[in-house]
Amino acid sequence: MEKNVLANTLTLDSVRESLIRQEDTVIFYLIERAKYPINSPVYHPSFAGVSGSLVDYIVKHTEALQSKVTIEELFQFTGASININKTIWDMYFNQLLPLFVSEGNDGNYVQTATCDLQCLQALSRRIHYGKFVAEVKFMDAPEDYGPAIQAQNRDALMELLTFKSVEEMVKQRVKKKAMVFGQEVCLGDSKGKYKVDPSVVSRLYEEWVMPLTKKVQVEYLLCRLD
Ligand SMILES: C=C(O[C@@H]1C=C(C(=O)O)C=C[C@H]1O)C(=O)O
Repeated sequence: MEKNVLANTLTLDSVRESLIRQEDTVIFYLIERAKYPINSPVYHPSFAGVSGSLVDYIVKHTEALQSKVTIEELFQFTGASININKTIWDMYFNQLLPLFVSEGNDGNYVQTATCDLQCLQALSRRIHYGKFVAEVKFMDAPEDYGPAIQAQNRDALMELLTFKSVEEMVKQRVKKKAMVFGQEVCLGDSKGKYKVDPSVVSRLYEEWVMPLTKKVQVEYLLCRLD
């Protein structure tokens, strides 16, 4: 199969390094979103002056503009287009958001929706990066992955691509990053107050980000030999 040039320069180490750097991006955007309370009018199905909710409107129009200058397809190695953005969207708004923003309404609706978009894009990019992870894992051991792909055996693929010790490190590192990046900085003693609860960040990774990244990996591998 024709390989994207990118695939030849990727290694498991370089892919993991990118995932580690992306943790910073995800956490900084969560911290930015936490600056505002929930601001529920942003999610109301009809917002004055726009069709649909404000967040739908901002996401749709910003992405339309961004897609004019980026070619996301560059990130795909096969014709299979794996896209779990619907799942990420539901997870973010229904489960994650209430865990790290305060109640209330401060009127900063456009800023709030913009922060949501940035969080969603950072999470989506991180999770869909599973395609790269899967490709390097396959290239490193086609003799292991090949039979499981031919048998379309999801469980076997999941087992092959899972590294529990790496997952444990990710969880601990993102918690530590949330503490370092999100601490209140003051000149006297710091009171250990965080802008985003570090345990919410490790839970985000444990319950959603890593399982979804692995789901993307499995879906990618299932059609790797098509
Ligand atoms: C991303 C990888 O694959 C799996 C998913 C992980 C993640 O999403 O962080 C971590 C370890 C693996 O179980 C990897 O091996 O680095």
